[in-house]
Parts: sequence; C-alpha cells; structure tokens
Amino acid sequence: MKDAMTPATTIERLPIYYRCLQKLDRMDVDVISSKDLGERIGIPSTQVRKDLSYYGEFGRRGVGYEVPVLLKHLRKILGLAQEWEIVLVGAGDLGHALSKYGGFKKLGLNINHVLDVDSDKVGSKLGDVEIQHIDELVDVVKENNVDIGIIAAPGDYAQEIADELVGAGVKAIWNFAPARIKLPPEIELRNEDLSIGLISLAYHLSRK
Ligand SMILES: NC(=O)c1ccc[n+]([C@@H]2O[C@H](COP(=O)([O-])OP(=O)(O)OC[C@H]3O[C@@H](n4cnc5c(N)ncnc54)[C@H](O)[C@@H]3O)[C@@H](O)[C@H]2O)c1
Repeated sequence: MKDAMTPATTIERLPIYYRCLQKLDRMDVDVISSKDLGERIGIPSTQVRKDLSYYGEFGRRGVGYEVPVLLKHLRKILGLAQEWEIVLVGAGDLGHALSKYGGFKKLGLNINHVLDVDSDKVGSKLGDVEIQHIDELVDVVKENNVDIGIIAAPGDYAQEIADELVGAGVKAIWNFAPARIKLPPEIELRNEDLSIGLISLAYHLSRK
C-alpha cells in the first residue's frame, strides 16, 4: 500500500512496534498475538491489526505474529535494514546529548560527523567523533554520502545551514532550531520541539 494512504498515526506507531518486537525477540518470544502486542503498547488489538495491514498480511488468524519475521519486515519498512550516515550541525548542549545517545547507533543511525562554527570546539571530540568546522560541510556530506542532517544550531542560522546541507546532497533534515525552514518538496523535513511533550503534561495536570 502507498504511504499516502497510510495514516500518519500508523506511521508514528511503527517505531513503537519495532522497539517492542526487538524486546520480545531478545526475550526469545517466537509468536505474539495482536491482543498481547496491543496490550504491551497500550492500544486495542484491532488497531494493531489495522496498522500492520497497511503493509501486508503478517499474522496468522488464531496464532498471531511470528516475532522475528515481523521484526524483519518492520526493519525494512522503517528503512532500518541499511545504515544511515548522518551529520550533526551544532555541537552545543543539545548536540552533545544527541551525539552521545547510544540508541541511534544501535538502529544503524550513525551520527558520524559533527560540525560547528566555534573554533574552540573544532578539533575536540564528541564521544569518538571529532568536531569539524562548518566550512567543511560540503566536503563532509559529499565524501561520506551523508543522507540525513541534524540542525542543533541557533534558529537565526537554521535556514542557511539547511540550504547548505541540501545543496551538498542531504535528503532529509531533523531540525531542532526554533525556525520555520523552507526546503524543496522532495526533501524530508522533521521539525522537533521537545517542549510540546512537557507542555501537554502541564495541560493535562492543570485540568485535574
Ligand atoms: N526543539 C527542541 O526541543 C530543542 C531543545 C533544545 C534546544 N533546541 C534548539 O537547538 C539549538 C541548539 O541548542 P543548544 O542548547 O545546544 O545551544 P548551544 O548554544 O549550547 O549550542 C549551539 C551550538 O551551535 C553552534 N553554532 C552557532 N552558529 C552556528 C553555525 N552557523 N553553524 C554551525 N554551528 C553553529 C555554536 O557554536 C554552539 O556550539 C537552538 O536553536 C535551540 O533553540 C531545541
């Protein structure tokens, strides 16, 4: 089924299924019913079946889903059957946190390049990645076939950085800067705002 027909909420749930199945696989669980899978991630079994039906027929009626098989399919669907080369722009507090988080590497999402404008930071290491000067952006992207760029620099520079990333060949941008950046339609853009989660907690608490 085409992505355009898959609801955004289903796509957002795929990584949750994936993580849950990885855990089950580590526990040597071979088969899981849609009911058990739904309970583990807090949604009804009907929703599980509907979500997965957008991508094929994976389960067996009355039996459930074979965990390793579904995991393999989801890995492919999520684009995690391959390794991704990623450049991070901005080696500040957020850049440190993102770069040092080990979970991305385990998924094959490799933040192998970090760029910054601050000459005091250039040459120092973030984990085992050496920070390079922002002037190296084009070479870094081209020489390493970088597909994904992360912007963790101030908002005032976000558009300029995004344009440079795209010009160099990056196909997707994860933007943390508080700026509305404009990109060609073929470039995937995800704007992230961690405060949304915290504000929603405050919203719900204030109504109790
Ligand atoms: N979306 C979110 O949830 C979220 C959360 C935290 C921070 N942020 C945003 O992320 C960005 C970084 O936040 P931070 O707390 O790490 O800030 P920071 O000041 O600690 O780090 C910013 C880094 O960007 C570098 N930089 C500045 N201009 C640059 C340029 N033109 N090219 C390359 N590097 C450049 C600086 O030298 C610095 O190392 C800010 O825009 C901030 O608003 C967003």
